[in-house]
Amino acid sequence: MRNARSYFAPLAIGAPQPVREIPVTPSRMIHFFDPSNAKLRGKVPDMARSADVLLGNLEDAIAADKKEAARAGLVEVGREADLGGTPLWTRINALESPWALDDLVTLVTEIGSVLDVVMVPKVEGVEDIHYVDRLLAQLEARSELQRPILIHAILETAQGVANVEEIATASPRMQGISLGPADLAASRRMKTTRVGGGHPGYRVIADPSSGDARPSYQQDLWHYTIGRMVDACAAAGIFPYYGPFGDIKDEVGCEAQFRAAYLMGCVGAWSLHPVQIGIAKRVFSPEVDEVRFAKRVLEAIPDGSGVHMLDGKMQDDATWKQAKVLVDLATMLARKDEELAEAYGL
Ligand SMILES: CC(C)(COP(=O)(O)OP(=O)(O)OC[C@H]1O[C@@H](n2cnc3c(N)ncnc32)[C@H](O)[C@@H]1OP(=O)(O)O)[C@@H](O)C(=O)NCCC(=O)NCCSC(=O)C[C@H](O)C(=O)O
Ligand SMILES: [Mg+2]
Repeated sequence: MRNARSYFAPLAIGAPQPVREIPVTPSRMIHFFDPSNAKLRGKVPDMARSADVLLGNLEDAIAADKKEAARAGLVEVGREADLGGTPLWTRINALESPWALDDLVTLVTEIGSVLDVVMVPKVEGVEDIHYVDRLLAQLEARSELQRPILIHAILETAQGVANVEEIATASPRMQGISLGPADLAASRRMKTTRVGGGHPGYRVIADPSSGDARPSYQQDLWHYTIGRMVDACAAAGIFPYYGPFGDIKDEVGCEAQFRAAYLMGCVGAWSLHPVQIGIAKRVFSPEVDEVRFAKRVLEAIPDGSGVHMLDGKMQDDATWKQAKVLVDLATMLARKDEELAEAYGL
């Protein structure tokens, strides 16, 4: 573990200086595509126009015999595609796999200057981040990169959840953490075959009372993990994301799961299919009425102190901070999206 004095020192001679602040840019959806698929590679400029972040996936969902083609396809995208400023991320193969080392070596040396973030799957503890951290520094030095590539960890093993706070602060490269509900369910021996979302069997039931049916309500299987992940990320100054929602046809279920994560503090989710880009955009952009109310709170309490009434609701230093979270997010999104800027009045 690095001590406080050396935390921001480059890990290889000639590597770029680590960043002090993680860039705050729109990342309402991290859009996954298969770079081995030539047709999808051709759609990259369109995808980049509609998504906040584009991610070339090399890990699960890419068959073993397509791994090398996916890596080469991503190199082609990085070299040739017009991304119009949309950040390019990748999800490398798991560190225990035969492909992870070549993923990192090839991508950093071939397209490191256009690669913003490396998503690392199945992170179990700080040792996984430290390994990638040092290797990235060596490769950045070799490639004479001018800015460091950031790391995003996926929380998808029980051990990873147990170590989430340490993972979040393992390196100044840490950009954020995503929930990986499918692998996590398997690791925990949860009894579900779904990729994220709820389950009709996970519910609370009202006490019996004579003659009445007992109402029961479905609960969120991911509440605990998202809560821990959000706290670990917020405490470390990095960003939490809900991961994938695998039932592509269930747009209502996807929207509900994304919204629960948004309300708990997540800044975005993964989109696996074009239809989920629109859902994430809707959910992870604050509601117009909320933003307009939050602006009124900031205007009503210019110095952020004291107690005030607004539409019958008490406002004080704490609600001022809540309002600031919403207005800051809306302002950042409005810079990218003219329609939102107009709707928010920003
Ligand atoms: C899920 C899919 C396999 C569905 O694909 P498909 O059956 O082709 O869907 P459609 O027929 O509805 O497609 C309509 C058109 O949209 C294009 N398309 C589909 N997906 C994408 C995409 N991701 N980006 C861009 N364009 C896309 C199709 O090509 C069709 O186009 P056209 O033919 O011109 O009309 C597929 O969506 C898919 O593979 N998605 C990505 C899956 C993925 O990345 N999975 C891994 C992440 S989740 C995970 O790993 C679990 C996690 O780690 C955990 O542990 O929880
Ligand atoms: Mg997974």
